[in-house]
Amino acid sequence: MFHKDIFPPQNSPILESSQIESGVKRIEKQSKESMQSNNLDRHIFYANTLFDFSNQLISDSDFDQLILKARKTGLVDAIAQLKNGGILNQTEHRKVLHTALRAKPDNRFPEEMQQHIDEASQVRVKMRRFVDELHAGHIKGATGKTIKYIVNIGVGGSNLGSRLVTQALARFRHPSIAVSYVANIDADDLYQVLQRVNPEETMFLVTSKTFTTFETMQNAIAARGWLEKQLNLDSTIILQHHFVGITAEVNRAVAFGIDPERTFEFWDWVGGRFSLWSAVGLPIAIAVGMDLFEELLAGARAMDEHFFSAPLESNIPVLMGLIGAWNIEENHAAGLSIAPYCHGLRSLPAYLQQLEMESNGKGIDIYGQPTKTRTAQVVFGSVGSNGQHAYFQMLHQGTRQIPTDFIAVAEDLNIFEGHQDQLLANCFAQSAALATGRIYPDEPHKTCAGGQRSTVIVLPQLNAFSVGLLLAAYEHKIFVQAHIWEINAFDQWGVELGKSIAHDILPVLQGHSSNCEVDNETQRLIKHIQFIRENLKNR
Ligand SMILES: O=P(O)(O)OC[C@H]1O[C@](O)(CO)[C@@H](O)[C@@H]1O
Repeated sequence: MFHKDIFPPQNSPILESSQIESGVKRIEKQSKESMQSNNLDRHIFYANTLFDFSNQLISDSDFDQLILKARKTGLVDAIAQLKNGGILNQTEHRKVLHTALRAKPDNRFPEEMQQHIDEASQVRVKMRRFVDELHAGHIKGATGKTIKYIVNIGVGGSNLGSRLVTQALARFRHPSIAVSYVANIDADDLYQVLQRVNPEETMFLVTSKTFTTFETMQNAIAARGWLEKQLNLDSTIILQHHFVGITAEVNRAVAFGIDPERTFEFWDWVGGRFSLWSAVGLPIAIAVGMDLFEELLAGARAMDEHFFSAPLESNIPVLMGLIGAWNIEENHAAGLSIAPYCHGLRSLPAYLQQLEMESNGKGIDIYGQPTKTRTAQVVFGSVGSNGQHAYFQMLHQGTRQIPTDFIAVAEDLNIFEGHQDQLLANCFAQSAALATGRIYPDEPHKTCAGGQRSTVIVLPQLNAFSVGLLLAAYEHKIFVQAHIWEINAFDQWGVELGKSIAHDILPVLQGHSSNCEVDNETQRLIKHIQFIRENLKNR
């Protein structure tokens, strides 16, 4: 249990008097820090997007140290390796090439990389044809009716990115196609979506890199069964007319019964949580058109170009990564709050949760040793200003350092007057209040210590380009942090253990097996379910 030994918890629930004193000191220190660091202008303006790190309250000397340290770790070479598609996923012996998905085919890359760029662009040609046909009303269901409803079935990276972008670009939506998402194995998710669609006019996109993920396969089978029943047709016809596969395992999709012409491929060199730029983005393209999907890629590409070429000191993802790691290592950040002050970006916290925590939630380094420092933190958050009325109190007066990323949009998107200015005023006010705080000498309960760090990102508009740029910045931030922590950001072995235990438990719950080899606590939970079900049956 090296984590426990190396990282003792900072705050005990029961406060001793010495701890209360240290709490007072902490508030004093935080206030002093926030005063001293006030007016530290540290911002980068790139592609009309502002990344303002001033409220990270980082002194010049700390900043210089971070850059020096990053240079010493060979970050510049690591970035070049990412650019050229090195085998950075060591445990799975895979190249990491999500940037190839948005690189221009005419860019000059090493030959192997160029091949992948070409493969990706060919799939985009197929996507465009499909999207255009769908928009023109030429794609029909088994009964001859035009497809109008698209339901993406997929989970994790096969859901979060495309769902987020579809929401963000909602105002550019094609008028006659509705795109919905189903992820959860809880059938309620699928059921609620099915309430809103007409079976004859519905097409399911089964999005799964592996085409084995149990949530997705179970939902796909349920959707197929629902259509069979609703349309009174057999599964072969249903699958041919109403199903599309998006996967790195085309053979599995075809074996499931999906028409090979209706399968869209991506590859093992695309990590699930980095895949929205591939065919996984098909629901986005269907929702807003292929031209805007290409714009999304252009935004990400602009960030790639910046990341690959800007000096470390003024490199946006590098600073996001280094400052974030500094907060974790030196400032004992207990979490990272994501606060998009923009309804269209309401799913950004969930998306970044997977991106950061599944990538860098690791305690073993690439040499098989325990990491030398803490790694990823808890990522959470909610759309602003809602979050102000939920968890922000703790940021202002709690006992933990929890930095926040504020994301705002300059353009007034609101159809009702006055809303956008309120939104921006609140966003900027929160960042300022967290940084500077306010001391009430006679009313300590009102005192906000300040010294809570934040970054403010301002997009010029909520459009495909700026969303692409933003998400790529976070992807590269993750890469920077993984590099300095010496961890593999591109595998997720931890997720496997729970899956395999669930696999053992399932037959017992289904009544196909009388027991399974699990610990006593879990046995008790299984028995509890059996007991309750038995009782309900006998009522
Ligand atoms: O696309 P797939 O293979 O269905 O996987 C879905 C998700 O499951 C995970 O493998 C593990 O949760 C994610 O990395 C991935 O995005």
